[in-house]
Amino acid sequence: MLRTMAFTSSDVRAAERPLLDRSVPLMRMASRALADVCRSVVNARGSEVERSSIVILAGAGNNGGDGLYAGSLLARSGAGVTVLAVGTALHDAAARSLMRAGGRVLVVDPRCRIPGFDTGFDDAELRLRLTASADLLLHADVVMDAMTGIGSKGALTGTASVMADLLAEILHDGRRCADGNDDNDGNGEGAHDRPTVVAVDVPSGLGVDSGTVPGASITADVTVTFGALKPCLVVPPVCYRRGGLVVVDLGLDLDPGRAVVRRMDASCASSRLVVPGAGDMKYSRGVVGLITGSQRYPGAGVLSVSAAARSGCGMVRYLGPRRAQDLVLQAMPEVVVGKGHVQAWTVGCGVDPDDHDDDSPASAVGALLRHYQTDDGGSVSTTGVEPMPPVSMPPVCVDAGALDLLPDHVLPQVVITPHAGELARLLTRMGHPRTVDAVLDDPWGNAVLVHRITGATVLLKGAMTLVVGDDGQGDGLHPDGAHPDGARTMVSGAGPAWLSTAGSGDVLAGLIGSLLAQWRASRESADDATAEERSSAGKDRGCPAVTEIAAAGAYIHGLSGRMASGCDVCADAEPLIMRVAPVGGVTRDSSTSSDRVPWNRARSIGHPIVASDLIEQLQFVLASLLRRHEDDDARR
Ligand SMILES: NC(=O)C1=CN([C@@H]2O[C@H](COP(=O)(O)OP(=O)(O)OC[C@H]3O[C@@H](n4cnc5c(N)ncnc54)[C@H](OP(=O)(O)O)[C@@H]3O)[C@@H](O)[C@H]2O)[C@@H](O)CC1
Ligand SMILES: Nc1ncnc2c1ncn2[C@@H]1O[C@H](COP(=O)(O)OP(=O)(O)O)[C@@H](O)[C@H]1O
Ligand SMILES: [K+]
Repeated sequence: MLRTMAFTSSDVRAAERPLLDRSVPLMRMASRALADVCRSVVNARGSEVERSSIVILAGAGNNGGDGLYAGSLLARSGAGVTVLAVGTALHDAAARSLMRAGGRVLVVDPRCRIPGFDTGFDDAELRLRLTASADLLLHADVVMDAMTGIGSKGALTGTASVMADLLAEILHDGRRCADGNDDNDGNGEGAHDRPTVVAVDVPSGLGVDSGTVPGASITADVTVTFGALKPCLVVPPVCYRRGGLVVVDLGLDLDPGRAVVRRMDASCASSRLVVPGAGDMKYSRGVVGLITGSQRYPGAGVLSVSAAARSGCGMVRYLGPRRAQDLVLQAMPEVVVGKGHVQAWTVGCGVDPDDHDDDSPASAVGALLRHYQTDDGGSVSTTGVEPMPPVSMPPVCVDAGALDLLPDHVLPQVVITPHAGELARLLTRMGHPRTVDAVLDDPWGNAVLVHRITGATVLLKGAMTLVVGDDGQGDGLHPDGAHPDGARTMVSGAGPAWLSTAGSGDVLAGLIGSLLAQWRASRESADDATAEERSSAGKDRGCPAVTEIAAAGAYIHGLSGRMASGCDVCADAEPLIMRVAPVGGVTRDSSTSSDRVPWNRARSIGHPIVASDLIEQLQFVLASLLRRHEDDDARR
């Protein structure tokens, strides 16, 4: 749970309460883990704690308290520790502990009231102190950001905001430019010509529960979060600013049903794969139908079909235009061209929505999607098409050109796969005008909005891909209450930036269609699936499996990108779990090797790829996930 589930600030606070009532020293425990990470960061920089310089940006709340207690432990280990007090006070007991250990305090906020320190200084003095702060930040090994945590309200204000901007400038320019000297370590890397930023609980200045960036904020190299993941650490755009993740297990008793966001991981993705048995045949393994490609973009047909065929289904049926058919058959002679029964669809890749000819792919897609149209209450609309019970409709992955043909309200087994530009266009068409930048500023909020107004399962592509779908159990609310009747949000950030290459989305759409067909076929043929179970799998509300399968598709796609490019830099690496007892030492999860710890900067940047390379890798990625399946089965 600590690795995959994110909880709102209020749920984390509520879970802390009983422990605090029992006098469990949560802040001391948190700060021990934090100090341990800082020591490792210093060592990873090739330095020693005794010779290191640690600067702590400390606010007036408990987040500042965590930083101060950690600073106190580091000062006792011999580090030079300076606290820049950026708020109206400092956590009293923690500040005294720090000073007893030999740490120094520089008050930077003129409003700050700390016994024994100058306050209320004038602008000239403030400028001097800011210059001194800049110098300290510039030459620090580690900057600990302890300005605001889960008590953060809106955009950073006052000195905290000034400090965030100052640090951003220093990180951007590096020590070399700021000093005019070349501090490069001579090995050609220059990796340590700037401090390593360790965020305490969450990077300051960010929307903790929304994942948005309202103003000046901190960008961290490592975030050490306490008790549980918070939404901002896993949803974009904030997740791009938190660096490597460490989750400190404080023993909080959190209800998994209240997780607002879940990270897709290997274990969950592998559990969504279907393994054929002796009684299976091609039809029972899942047949996916594709209406993709066009006279103008036949390649999208080839890519989507090849990806579908390589993703484990029993058969692929192709219904694209003539020119694309020939190319598809050349690339994949296994494909069957023409109509027939399918258990899932992929439509839209390379389809021109404005091609209104009767036999055009757009016309076929439009006619198909009308079968999924519902009224707002979830009943299938019968206007102009033959009525079909919702449960009998196979899932459909709606990509690219087909997004323009999406009815206003559809069944939840409709998975739409827009990128930010397509989502903005869709929202604008539906009467909620958005620019692409507005979507990129709040991808989660906008994905939830599209899910709410269309009823579709929404997969919003990006470095961190978001999937918002109906949960059917009322868990997993977006914290702004935009979807009070229950939505599930999953994220997957397994792929490197090399993945953003033309045709990559076509591969994803084909892959998702294939996974959906296999799931649907397995539900149809499962001996133990009662009629009731079967109907609940496709009920007008409640398709948690569809959400998970779409997210598993994004995860598999991401891993294929990683394998094809040889790059392991991606938006979402596995967090490191640290366990800390009320008394005693800090332990790290034994499964994490030292080259995978989040503060290790050695990463392989890999090389460019084309979308076809992803298809070649699919079988190897699926093989590794299926091995995991086998291992999990053996454990059960
Ligand atoms: N509970 C526990 O047992 C445990 C809690 N733990 C830790 O406590 C943290 C929560 O502490 P918290 O509740 O004191 O809030 P916190 O994040 O320090 O923020 C409040 C301060 O920030 C300031 N501030 C706010 N917004 C601002 C803005 N926009 N711009 C500028 N300033 C702003 C605000 O100023 P004020 O509004 O009062 O002027 C106030 O000074 C949590 O994240 C974790 O680290 C761990 O030790 C584990 C055990
Ligand atoms: N910076 C990035 N890092 C990792 N993956 C990315 C990044 N940007 C985009 N992607 C992924 O690349 C794919 C691009 O899809 P899409 O834009 O639909 O391409 P196309 O339309 O050319 O097929 C998506 O799966 C998306 O999640
Ligand atoms: K912080």
